[in-house]
Amino acid sequence: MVLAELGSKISRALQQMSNATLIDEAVLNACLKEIGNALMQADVKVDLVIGLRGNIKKRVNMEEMAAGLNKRKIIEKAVFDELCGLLDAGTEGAKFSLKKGKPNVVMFVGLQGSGKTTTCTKYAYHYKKEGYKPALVCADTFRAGAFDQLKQNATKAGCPFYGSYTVTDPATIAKQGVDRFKEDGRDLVIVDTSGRHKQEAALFEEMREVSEAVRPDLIIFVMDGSIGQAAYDQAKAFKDMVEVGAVILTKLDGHAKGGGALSAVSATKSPVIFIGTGEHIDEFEEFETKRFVSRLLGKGDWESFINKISDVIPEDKQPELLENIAKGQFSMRILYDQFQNILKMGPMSQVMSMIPGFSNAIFPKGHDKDSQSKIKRYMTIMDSMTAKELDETNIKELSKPARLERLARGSGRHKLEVEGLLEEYRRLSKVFSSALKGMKIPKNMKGDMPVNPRKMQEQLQQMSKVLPSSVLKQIGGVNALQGLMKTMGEKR
Ligand SMILES: Nc1nc2c(ncn2[C@@H]2O[C@H](COP(=O)(O)OP(=O)(O)OP(=O)(O)O)[C@@H](O)[C@H]2O)c(=O)[nH]1
Repeated sequence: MVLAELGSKISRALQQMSNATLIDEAVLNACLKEIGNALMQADVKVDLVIGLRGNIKKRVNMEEMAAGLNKRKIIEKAVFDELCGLLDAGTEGAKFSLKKGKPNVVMFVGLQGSGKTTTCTKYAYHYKKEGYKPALVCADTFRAGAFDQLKQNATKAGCPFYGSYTVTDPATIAKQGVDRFKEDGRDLVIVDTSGRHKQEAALFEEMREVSEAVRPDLIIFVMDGSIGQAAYDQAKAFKDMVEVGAVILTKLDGHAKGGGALSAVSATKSPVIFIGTGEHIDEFEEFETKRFVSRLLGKGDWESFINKISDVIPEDKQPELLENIAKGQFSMRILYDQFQNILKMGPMSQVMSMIPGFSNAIFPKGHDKDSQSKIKRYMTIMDSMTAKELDETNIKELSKPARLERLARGSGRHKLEVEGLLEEYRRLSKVFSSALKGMKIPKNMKGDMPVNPRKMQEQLQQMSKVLPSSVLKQIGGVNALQGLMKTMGEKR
């Protein structure tokens, strides 16, 4: 069962429980049984599922629960927390964080084909964007072509690389590479090691030797997220052999089963720090348990939208931004920032499910690459706009034929495409302004957003009018939209 399906099954079980007139022991048991089945179908290890059910039952003691308490909320919260617990299970100590300006050495380990080399590059690229100076070392002398692959990837990420076609000892190459880049003042040296088809003594011995040679600050275990039940044993074998400090799960794209890998995390007692969601260099997401579970349960839409804004806009500017949108001042620049953020976040159809209002026309399901290129083309057109045009909230001037022509020429795109962008802008401007119209944005976004039920009802009606029906359906209808708006209110 793919992750999205797992999420909707759990949500459905919770919904069915909520629909019951009286929530008693039997209703809770039925709900937990369904959740357990869904987790097992997604390949989560059976004893973890049993543990999770037991913990929820311990927390939700029906007999002792005072009448009048909102049982539904308490159960939902327990399920949410336990799912988070499953992913955080046994994580030891504090998460390692890179130290700017110091030579951080990070070594990658994992089985062949797990996506190690691809992930090294994604990791380098991610930190390069954060201002680090990464470099890549290929210590894989086992697979012919490994160095060429790393070279190609490193070039894509714009990072220097080190490797050899002749030296056969991986520990020697690793040490040479790390020393060289340390001398060069690189502050993030990433060592890619070789994999084997299965866990075998030679692989582990080699890993240990490389580790002793370069003395890494962090060892990251890369695991193919779609491998199912075998994940637990694989993770444990690696953890027993080297000091794994963090995990990256790859191939958690839309179609991956994922449950096995997620439960395997408990075997490593190390936090998942990123997940890979595609082959492309920026199909890589920082992993945050609560956010992941929220999204899994379909609660992420509005929250992620607000979080997305947080990603691109400095914290002190956020209330101002929301206030401007609420006043109908949705500028081209805001749209540009949103596009940029979407591109950072990975496959379009996944992101699409998080953001209210983006149309299917721009993100058709199953055409992620096309959608990405379309957004990039739109951004190229926006790059030809003046600063004034980007900050303008009225696009009358931009829509004039002469200006359309000029933008098309300036960006090397067809006039029809410029028109398409303006059309998308108009529609989104309407959606966002309507969603936030009249909403009081607190000066301090971390504070609670006051929720006025009548105001919310009005906003809800406006929203459901402007949202394309397909988007509304995807969110789960008007009721779900109401829930999401509440969550958004509670969240902030
Ligand atoms: N769909 C998808 N494919 C991925 C992801 N990460 C890696 N891949 C693909 O998985 C395949 C194997 O990736 P590599 O990076 O070569 O794997 P490796 O672990 O370095 O393999 P060895 O060097 O042989 O040990 C490649 O085709 C990658 O493009 C991901 O997150 N999603």
